[in-house]
Amino acid sequence: MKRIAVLTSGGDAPGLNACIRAVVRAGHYYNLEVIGVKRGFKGLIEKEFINLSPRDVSQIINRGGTVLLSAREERFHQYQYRKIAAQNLRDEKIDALFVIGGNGSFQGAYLLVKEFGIPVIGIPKTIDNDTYGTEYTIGFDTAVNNAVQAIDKIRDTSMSHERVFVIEVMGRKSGFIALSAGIATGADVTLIPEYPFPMHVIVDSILQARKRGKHFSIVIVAEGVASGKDIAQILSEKLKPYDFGGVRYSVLGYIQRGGSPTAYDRIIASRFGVFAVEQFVKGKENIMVALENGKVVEKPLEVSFGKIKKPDLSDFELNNILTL
Ligand SMILES: Nc1ncnc2c1ncn2[C@@H]1O[C@H](COP(=O)(O)OP(=O)(O)OP(=O)(O)O)[C@@H](O)[C@H]1O
Ligand SMILES: O=P(O)(O)OC[C@H]1O[C@](O)(CO)[C@@H](O)[C@@H]1O
Ligand SMILES: [Mg+2]
Repeated sequence: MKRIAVLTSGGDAPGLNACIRAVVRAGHYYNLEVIGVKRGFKGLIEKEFINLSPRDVSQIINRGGTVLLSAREERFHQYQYRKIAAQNLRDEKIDALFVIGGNGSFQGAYLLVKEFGIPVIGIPKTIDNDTYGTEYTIGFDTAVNNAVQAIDKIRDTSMSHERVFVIEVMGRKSGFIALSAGIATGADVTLIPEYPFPMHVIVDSILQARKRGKHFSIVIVAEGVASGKDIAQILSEKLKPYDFGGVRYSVLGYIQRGGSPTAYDRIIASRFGVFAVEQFVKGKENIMVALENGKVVEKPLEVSFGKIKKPDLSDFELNNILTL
């Protein structure tokens, strides 16, 4: 009987549990033994392996977070620790490692392939949706919905006090969450790292909106651009000469990453997990699962490295049309 191991690595993302469940159940369906590794690469180094039966993953499809726990493990950047991890996998007689991770985790996993010949299958997750080579990463839809719910609430108070609100959303180096949340909430300005524009344009947009009779403004900023606090401070200065209700800011932070996954995230996570196992059964290895033109496909793991996935420019321009 072949043995596969599964871990979750990097920031948690809603839908990880649905994906773990899919890998475990598909594994058993195809007569594989499934081992869970706790705490991502940390657990690989420290030998935190557990057996996972189909019943062990019941009641988790609807839960945020990850029952396997996750970690950012600095030691994995060092060859000596990756060597220990590879040896632990060999000792456990693991035939392939399933890494549910973001772009960083895939790079770490690829080193296990290159340096020690450990077969790896990557399943993309990250609320940031910034993994190159796939249209979608598990967790993004829930994160956007979480942001939208929060921004809708801020809109109420922003409108009542005729204020400018700067709302900082997650996205370490990317603007996917900001852009989607911006479109879904009708933000006046959305600042993302991929398509920067100068401060005077933001000030101008706010002033133009007031001239058109809109007396409150929502500015969404991806954390990868600047902090909401800094942007609010600058705007506060620049808008001083005008009789506005003031500028406030809110950092949405980790609430975006938590909570029950949306139906979309559960479905994609289930599809990705089953597809990944089926690829292994077919003899594929060192691949990542990806969504392309709405279909689940496989690609070489290294496709995701060194390239930046950018949101569609047309989505960015959409808001310029809609805020008229
Ligand atoms: N270049 C690398 N070499 C070795 N290991 C790496 C490398 N990059 C990342 N890792 C490992 O993967 C872990 C997770 O990476 P990272 O923090 O970038 O998150 P991620 O997988 O991109 O997910 P997310 O962006 O959703 O948080 C790191 O803590 C580290 O253990
Ligand atoms: O959990 P940590 O280490 O604070 O990392 C936060 C980062 O993780 C993410 O949530 C996912 O990559 C980013 O949006 C954010 O910048
Ligand atoms: Mg990442």
